[in-house]
Order: sequence, then structure tokens, then C-alpha cells
Amino acid sequence: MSADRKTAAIIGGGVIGGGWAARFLLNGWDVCVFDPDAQAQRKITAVLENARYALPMLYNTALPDEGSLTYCETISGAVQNADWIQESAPERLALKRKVYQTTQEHCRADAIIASSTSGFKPSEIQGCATRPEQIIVAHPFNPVYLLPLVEIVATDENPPEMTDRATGIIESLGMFPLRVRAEIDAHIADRFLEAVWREALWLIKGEIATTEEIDNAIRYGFGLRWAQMGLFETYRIAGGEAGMRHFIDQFGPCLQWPWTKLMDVPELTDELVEMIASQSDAQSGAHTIRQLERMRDENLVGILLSLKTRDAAAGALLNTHEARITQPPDTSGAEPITTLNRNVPIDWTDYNGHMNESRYGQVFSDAADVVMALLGADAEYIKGDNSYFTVDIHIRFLQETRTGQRFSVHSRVLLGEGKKLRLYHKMLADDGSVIATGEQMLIHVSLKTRRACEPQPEILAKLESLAAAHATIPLPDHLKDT
Ligand SMILES: NC(=O)C1=CN([C@@H]2O[C@H](COP(=O)(O)OP(=O)(O)OC[C@H]3O[C@@H](n4cnc5c(N)ncnc54)[C@H](O)[C@@H]3O)[C@@H](O)[C@H]2O)C=CC1
Ligand SMILES: C[N+](C)(C)CC(=O)CC(=O)[O-]
Repeated sequence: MSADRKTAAIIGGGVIGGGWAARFLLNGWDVCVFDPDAQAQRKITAVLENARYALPMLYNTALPDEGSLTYCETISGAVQNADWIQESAPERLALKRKVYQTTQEHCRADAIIASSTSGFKPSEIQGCATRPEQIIVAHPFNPVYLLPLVEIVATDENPPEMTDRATGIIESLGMFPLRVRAEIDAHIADRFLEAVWREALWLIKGEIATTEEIDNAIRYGFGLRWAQMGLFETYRIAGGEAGMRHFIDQFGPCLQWPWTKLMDVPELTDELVEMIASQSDAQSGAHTIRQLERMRDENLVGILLSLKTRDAAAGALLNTHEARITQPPDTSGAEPITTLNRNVPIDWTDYNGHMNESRYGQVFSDAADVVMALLGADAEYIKGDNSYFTVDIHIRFLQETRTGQRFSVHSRVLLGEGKKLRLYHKMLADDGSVIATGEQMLIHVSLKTRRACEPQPEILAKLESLAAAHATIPLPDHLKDT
């Protein structure tokens, strides 16, 4: 384990613990897992495979180097060096309390112990603990490696400094800590989810709708709205020009009619359970859970990437995290510059099952943007009506690459003189083999006249110095006569 790496202990490695393990590992933490189930390792391996495929696709930069994963046979072994301990054991209070007692006998007093509990209040899980001040609720959402929300719930026992530290750590994992103001059963989000679920059970029991029809009502309609604006912003717009006040005026009285049966819970008789389970089998039984997870993850990645392009909602969070983890390119020596280091996202794949040829143009264009920024021809410079246009590009496609695969681009200046900037990019797979090369000619232009012109002197000076440094790098054979 490297000295500056943090360690997370995952107590309970099921659906949620596995997701937490992946979130920590892919953000560079070392992870120690304790789970008494002999199948836990196999299950976590499957979750990790999903996470390694999906999470890196959200970023235009590589995630930190993955941490190490260790399976421990005891809670004491898992927690002894941990900075963060995430308890994701079954939702049973007595069992969780026992876990905390054992954990606190062996963990550091400054470690944060966080519970994934969906419903227990932090004061309930702190009860019986030796050091209640060390325990908070950090309630995540499935899949933990993709969904950013974590509800942070503390009590007066928790020093504010500790809760702030916990919040900072959650942010550093690319997640969104939602500080719940006061403890309450099931926090904030699960109260909605339970209300929706309860109503859906009534609709099935009354044979008004099947599981599939209920899912259609969500995914073709309000589910799409919720992902980007939530409830209140959506309803504000639904009130028309008069906004929220008109919305409440019009629909407020419906709450009294009532449209829902939310106060009651249908009894989960064997008959109702069988009805739901067989409808669910008919709806989705053709797919394994792993296949459904992959479909879910690919759809989530698509939605998140779209929000990221618009810098909205969870997409804005991704942009912030990306800026935090992006390593500045190293231009210190006479070496090509690593201009890109990322994974092939899902939407770059075509009907041949590999990265479509149009995306190579995007890769080299993105790499050229990094070189431009290094020269000082960045967004600010472009605002001053100066920029570069590509006038020629020659791409050699040397091998296939597919969704999820990591690649880097090494770029060098072949010519940097006056208006001319000629670049050579090499797109490399993780094993160092060349996927593609691109020779790109750019011309400096005035965005006012749309004609070629000399760059500003400070840009030219940097360009000439980079060109001189790169001139010492031997040319690849196919460029020797050009
Ligand atoms: N499944 C979900 O959608 C969500 C669940 N949660 C919460 O996360 C926690 C875990 O839930 P899931 O992962 O869904 O359950 P799960 O059943 O998938 O996993 C629980 C794991 O805990 C292990 N375990 C059993 N006894 C243990 C012990 N004494 N010490 C350590 N591990 C033990 C089990 O072997 C199992 O692998 C619960 O508190 C739940 O409310 C939170 C968010 C979402
Ligand atoms: C069903 N559940 C209460 C365990 C759900 C959660 O706690 C959060 C989620 O992922 O939906």
C-alpha cells in the first residue's frame, strides 16, 4: 500500500458494499472487505467488473490509479488501518450494533464509521456504541459506483468537524453529499421511494396495472423529468407563467380527494407476492440480473453524459470532479505530451462493435485543444478573436478499440512557425500498442476576418520553444520523407 493512499474498510460486501468497494477503489483508495458469505468475493468481482466498465466512461480523463483490494477474514483485520469504515450489513438493527461494537474495539478513534442504512436513524445505530461520535449515516443509491447521491445524517453526538470531514471525503469520491438537517426514519429519498412503491403495490393488487405498465408510466414520463430537475422545479414549470403558486392553486385540492392510498399499505400476502413476481418474470425474466445491470448502467452513463454536456444536475457534479482529478500535461522534457488519457465511452461504438472512425477525428481534435491550451491559445485567447483552424488531417487506423478501453494520446509539434502548427498524435492502448496516428495541420486565424494571421507574440514564443524541444525526438519511419 502506498503511503499517501487512504484505506476504506467495507463491512458487508453485498449489493451496496460491493458498490462502495468499487467507488473507493476506482477513486484510488485501498479497500479491505469483510463479509462472512463465502460467495462475497465472487459477487464483488462481478460488481467491480460492471464499475470498471461504466464509471471511467463518465470522464474525459483517467480516474486515479486503482487501489488494492484485500479480503479479510475478520472485522478486526478489515478495520484496523482504515480511514473510512462503511458498514453495509443487512438492515437489522441488532446486527448492525454488534458490528459497531466489534469495529470500535479494533479501529482507529479518528476513523469515520458510516452506515449505509436505508431506514435507521443515526441515533439508533449509535446506541450501544463505545464512541457514538464516530458513527454517522452515509446512505448511498444503487449502483453506488455510478449514482452520486449520499445522504449524510448526523446527530448532536457527532462533532461538526467530523461531519464536515465525512462530507469532504464523499465529495472527493465524485459523489454528492446531501446533508439531512434532522434525523428521520428513512432519511429523505427513501421516503419518496417508499411512497411510490406503496402506491404501485396498490395498483397491482387492484389489477389496475402490471409491473411493466407501472414501469412504463415512470420511464416514458416523469422519470425523465426527475433526472434533471427533480420535483419542485418541474412543478414550478407545470404551473405555467404563474409558476408554483398557480400549480398549488390548481392541484393542491387533489391532495384532499385523495388521488392516492398512500396512508395504507397493502398486505404482502403470498398471492400478491406471486402476482408481482410472476409479472416481473414475464417483463424481465428473459435477462439475467447481470444483463439487466449492464443495461441499467449503460443507460445511466448515457443520461449522465448528456447532463454533463449541458453542465446540469448530476452532470455538473461530474464536471467538477473531472476538473479535480485531471492531471496537467507534463511539458518539462523533450518528450511527446500526453494530451489525453481516458476510456472509450459507450456512444463512440458503432454497428461493427468498435470505436467508430468519426471518433478518431474527435480524439485528435481534443488532443489538439490540449496543445493549444498549453501554448496559451485557450478559451480566454479565443475570446479575443484569435484561434487555430484545422486545414488537413491524415489518420491511420491501425487497430480496433472498444467501449470501456483505456487509451492515451501522445502529441508532438512537428512544425511551429508563424501561422503554421503541425502536430503528430499517437493514440496508444493500455499495453502501449498504437491504435491510430494522426497528422494534423492547423493554421492560426483571426475569428473576425476568418483569415490566416500570425499568433500573438507570446503564443508564437511558446510554440517555437515547444517545436525546438520536440525536434530532438526521432521521427516515425512513415514521416521521414514528408
Ligand atoms: N439494496 C439497496 O438498494 C440499498 C441498500 N442499502 C442498505 O445497505 C445495507 C446492505 O444492503 P444490501 O447490500 O442491499 O444487502 P445484501 O443482502 O446484498 O448484502 C448484505 C451483506 O452483508 C453480509 N453480512 C451478513 N452478516 C454480516 C455481518 N455480521 N457482518 C458483515 N457483513 C454481514 C451478507 O453476507 C451480505 O453479503 C442495508 O443497510 C440496506 O438498507 C442502502 C441503499 C440501497
Ligand atoms: C429499497 N431501498 C430502501 C433499499 C432503496 C435505498 O435505500 C436506496 C436506493 O438505492 O434506491
